[in-house]
Amino acid sequence: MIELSFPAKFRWQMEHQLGASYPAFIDALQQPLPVSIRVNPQKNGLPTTALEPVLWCDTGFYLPERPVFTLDPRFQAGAYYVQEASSMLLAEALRQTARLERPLRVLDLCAAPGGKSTLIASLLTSESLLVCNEVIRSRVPVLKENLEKWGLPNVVVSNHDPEDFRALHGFFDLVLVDAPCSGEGLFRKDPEAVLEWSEENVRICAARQQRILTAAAPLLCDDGLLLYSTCTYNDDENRQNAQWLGEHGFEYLPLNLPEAWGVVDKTVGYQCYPHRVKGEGFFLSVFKKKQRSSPEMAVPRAFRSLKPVRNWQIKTLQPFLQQPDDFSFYVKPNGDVFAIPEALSADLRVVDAALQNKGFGLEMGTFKGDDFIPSHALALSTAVSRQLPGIELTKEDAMRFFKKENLVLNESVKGWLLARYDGLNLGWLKGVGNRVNNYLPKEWRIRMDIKEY
Ligand SMILES: C[S@@+](CC[C@H](N)C(=O)[O-])C[C@H]1O[C@@H](n2cnc3c(N)ncnc32)[C@H](O)[C@@H]1O
Repeated sequence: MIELSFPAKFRWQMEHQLGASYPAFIDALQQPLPVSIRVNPQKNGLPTTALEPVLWCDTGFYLPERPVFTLDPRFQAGAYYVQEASSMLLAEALRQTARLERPLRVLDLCAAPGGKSTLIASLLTSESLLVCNEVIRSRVPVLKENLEKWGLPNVVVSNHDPEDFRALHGFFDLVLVDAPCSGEGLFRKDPEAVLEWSEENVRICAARQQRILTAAAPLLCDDGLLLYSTCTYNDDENRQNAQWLGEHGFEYLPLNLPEAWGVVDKTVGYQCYPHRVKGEGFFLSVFKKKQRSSPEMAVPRAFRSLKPVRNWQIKTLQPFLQQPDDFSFYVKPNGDVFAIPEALSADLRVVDAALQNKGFGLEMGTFKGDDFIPSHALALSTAVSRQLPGIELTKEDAMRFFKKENLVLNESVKGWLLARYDGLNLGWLKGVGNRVNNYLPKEWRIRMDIKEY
């Protein structure tokens, strides 16, 4: 009986919180986990008409069962992200409060592995800037990989403690604190979360969240929005910290959510419970900054360690992009070439000066003598030219591509080719006679045996 495997204090807390609906909550935790995905609107659409929609996110859908996502080339190409449905409530909260049609500066302060970052990225205009930060270094590569798959060039990935953002006080229109928490809402999905739960850990999480919110608050401009979310039901974390924001210069913004969605209004935020919402536990509240104190931000004239590329190199790079005039090209001291969106150049120079550990712009590739080696990120980017030569692979060959095997083609090809599946770019091949070399980065190689499929 799953109920008995929960800590007694947790059971007591939930009984107290839910009253008569506690048995329904426990029963829901014993049901199979719902599987949901969010499709990437900037990439080729998946056939979704037969799928059950997630009502609060127009790109979210439930799947009837859980496939082996790793073995789906469309997943590898960033056509969708596997995300638990309750947390997609963020889409509706942003739609109601954030005036997304304007260019915005957005910070996702606790971003790895990137579920909410990819959701936000797809809702912003192309002139908006999204900074995705993760403090734990070992979690940055997965964040970077997920954002590269998602393919949008207006994203910065950084690796900093929230307090390191001091030089960006007043800079952001919107900050999301999707805080590290006691994870009660993930007990069905992640049994480890049950083992880690203790009253002491709840206290540590609540205090940590307050420290993160304290660092996040000054980063907002006048009237900026602070979104605070967790995947727990715990009032010591959610309620206490939301109330604290209300007492420290923030106005709570209620949302208008249809009764039929089952989301519970907790007066300082909104809670999803698995017996009411088809998804896991998720808490979200939206606040608007009341103080008026935005400092003027000086814009540096140049990027710290990027130099413009040479003119002949620009001519080589431009044909790789669909709209090359929207970008300027720079090279790092290590030789990596980046395309920086013109519309974001000033904001990126500010971020570049303020943060030490970050990467931004679209990674184009490197020059080896006169030859240009395009990067994997460029193949997956929504900005890559649609006129480049490519080859549509069968599913078997697409999986061989992701196993990093060399493919044999019927015809002889020369030069760079985009490997495609279902019209989606998977990565680069280089034709040498009737063999093609596979340029998938080795760290992206699938280790799973494809015969299992
Ligand atoms: C709930 S997870 C974020 C999930 C992510 N937003 C998503 O949707 O995929 C919380 C994140 O906060 C990070 N974190 C842990 N301690 C932190 C701290 N003191 N300050 C900021 N972030 C922290 C964790 O490493 C973790 O990646």
